[in-house]
Amino acid sequence: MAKGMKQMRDQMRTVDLIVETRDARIPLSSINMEFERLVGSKDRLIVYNKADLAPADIQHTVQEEMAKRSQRAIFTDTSINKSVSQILGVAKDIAQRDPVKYPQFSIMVVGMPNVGKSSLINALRRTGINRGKAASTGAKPGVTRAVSSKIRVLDKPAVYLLDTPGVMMPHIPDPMTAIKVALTGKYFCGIKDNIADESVLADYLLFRLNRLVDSNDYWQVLGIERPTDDINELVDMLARKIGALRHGGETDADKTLQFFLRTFRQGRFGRFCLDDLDEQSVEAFFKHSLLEAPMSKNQGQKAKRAAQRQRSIERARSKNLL
Ligand SMILES: Nc1nc2c(ncn2[C@@H]2O[C@H](COP(=O)(O)OP(=O)(O)OP(=O)(O)O)[C@@H](O)[C@H]2O)c(=O)[nH]1
Repeated sequence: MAKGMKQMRDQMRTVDLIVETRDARIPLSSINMEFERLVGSKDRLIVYNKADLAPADIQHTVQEEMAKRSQRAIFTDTSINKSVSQILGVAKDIAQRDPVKYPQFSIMVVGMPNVGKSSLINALRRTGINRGKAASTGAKPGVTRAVSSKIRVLDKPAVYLLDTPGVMMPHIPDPMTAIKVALTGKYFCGIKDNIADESVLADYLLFRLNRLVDSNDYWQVLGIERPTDDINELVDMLARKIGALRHGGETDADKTLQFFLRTFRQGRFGRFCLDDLDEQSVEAFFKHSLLEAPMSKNQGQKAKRAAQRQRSIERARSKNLL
């Protein structure tokens, strides 16, 4: 993980705008505190992708919360290029502000696995090229690419996109985040197997589904007889429904759980947000995260001086006591 982050930091130095891709279904749990440290004061745009799978009414709340922290967030759905042009707009604005500093402006997409980085790169390419000015890649070597791994996506100002995304492993400070990250992705990287166990994921998902006032029709989507808050009962009913049975009629729990999780990941239970976004929960999240975040250089020096002072006081006290 440290090696990956170091590689990404080196690459990030060479670009002007970081497009950090997160998952709209877990707007808080997809924040990577390690990356927060790494990104420093670099220009960054937060892109909540897979917006089509999350409730539309979370967007305003999330954008406001990010704005409070001086961060700009947009919501995209790369399958229909939704809001992708806004990313290019942000790049264009920054590049135009200082043409001397940015004779060639470059963008890098980063994010955790399966969040839609490659889809976003392709969507940016499509959007940029469709604007008509950008040359198609490969057609004019040396014109379409600033260096071998950069694709030109805007002409005036010249904006380039790194064609390979930076990959970061999810930041998993606690088991609940592990469950949410695993529920939204097909990879369980960096997450302990027992936490990412499908029965644990499914149990939590069922709990969330039953908590939603409007979404108790998950059982209708699955075609089972009734809602239930017992995962074993759900497995029994669903296994019969989908024919996930072993020889002798025993239910195939693994296959059934996988089906249940896949149905959720495909968005068939409706739009879903796994993070609680009421004011109190958001505040608690950031308070907890800040405790984890490292100190800035300034804060670090202050803390060092405070520690030295404390040591001197203690030394003086101990001498008096002698
Ligand atoms: N519903 C929905 N699915 C999306 C969206 N963007 C990407 N996907 C899907 O998410 C999956 C992962 O997309 P990728 O673009 O491969 O994600 P990635 O971050 O590059 O993945 P890695 O290569 O694993 O790091 C694919 O099945 C995409 O079709 C989106 O906006 N909405």
